[in-house]
Amino acid sequence: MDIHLSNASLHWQHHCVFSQLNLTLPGGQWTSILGQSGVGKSSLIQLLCGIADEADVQGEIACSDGKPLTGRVAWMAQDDLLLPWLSVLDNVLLGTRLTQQRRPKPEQIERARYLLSQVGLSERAKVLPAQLSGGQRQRVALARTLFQDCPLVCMDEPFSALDAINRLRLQDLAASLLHDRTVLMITHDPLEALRLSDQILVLGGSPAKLSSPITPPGLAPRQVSDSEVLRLQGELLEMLAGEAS
Ligand SMILES: Nc1ncnc2c1ncn2[C@@H]1O[C@H](COP(=O)(O)OP(=O)(O)OP(=O)(O)O)[C@@H](O)[C@H]1O
Repeated sequence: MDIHLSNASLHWQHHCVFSQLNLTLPGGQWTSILGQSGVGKSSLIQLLCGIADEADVQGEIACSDGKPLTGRVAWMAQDDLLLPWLSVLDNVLLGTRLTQQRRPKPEQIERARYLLSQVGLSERAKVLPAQLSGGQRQRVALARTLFQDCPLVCMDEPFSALDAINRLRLQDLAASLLHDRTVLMITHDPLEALRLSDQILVLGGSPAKLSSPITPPGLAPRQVSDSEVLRLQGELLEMLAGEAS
C-alpha cells in the first residue's frame, strides 16, 4: 500500500517546522529520513502517525487502498517501551490486551510465539524484560511491532541504543522480517539508512524541506564494505555537513 503525504505543514506554537511538504512512501518499500538534530524528523513521523497532538498540523494523507491511515501504524522507538511487569510473551501480545476485553486467543498466542522464534527468543518467552540484554529487549520490541501487522511501520531511531555489532545484527533481522512491509525509519546514521532502505531522503533547512530521494542499488541488508554503499555514505555525510554549516 502506497502512502502519500501532501502539502503538510507543522507548527509548534509559532515555530514553523515545515510547510508545503510532500512525501510518498512506496508500498512494500523501506524509506529512511536523515537530517540534523532538531530539523523536524520526529515531528514529521508524529504527523503521519496522527500523534502530534499539541502541534498545529495541516496536510492530507492518502493511502492507495482508499482507507484512512489512522489506527494502521505500528511504532518502534529507540527505547524498547516494554512493560516491566509483563513477560516477554505478554509484551508481544500487548496489542491484543489493549484492544480486546478477553484474554488472547490461542492462535494469537501461537503467532506471538512464532515471532519470538523468528527473533531468536523462544526460550525467553516467560521471563520479564529486566532479565534480558538491551539487544534482546529490542528484538522483543521488533516482534511486538511485527505482531501488530499494520500496513505502515514507523521506526524512530530503533537501533541507536545498541552497540555496533548488535546494531548490525538487528538491522539484518529487521531487513529480513520487514522486507515486504512499508517502513518509514528515522535515523542519524547514513550507513544504517544505506544498508536497509529502498529510498533515503534528507530533511534540511528551516522551514525544512526534503531532498530528492537517494536509491541505493541492490537488496537490503547491504554489506557495510560495499563500495557503492561507502560512496553514498560519503555523499550523505557531505549533505548533512552542508546542512549543519
Ligand atoms: N512537543 C513539542 N513542543 C514544542 N516544540 C517542539 C515539540 N517537539 C518538537 N519541538 C520542536 O520542533 C523542532 C523539531 O523537533 P523534532 O523533534 O521533530 O526534530 P528531530 O529532527 O527529530 O530532532 P532529533 O534528531 O534531535 O530527535 C525543534 O525545534 C523542537 O524544539
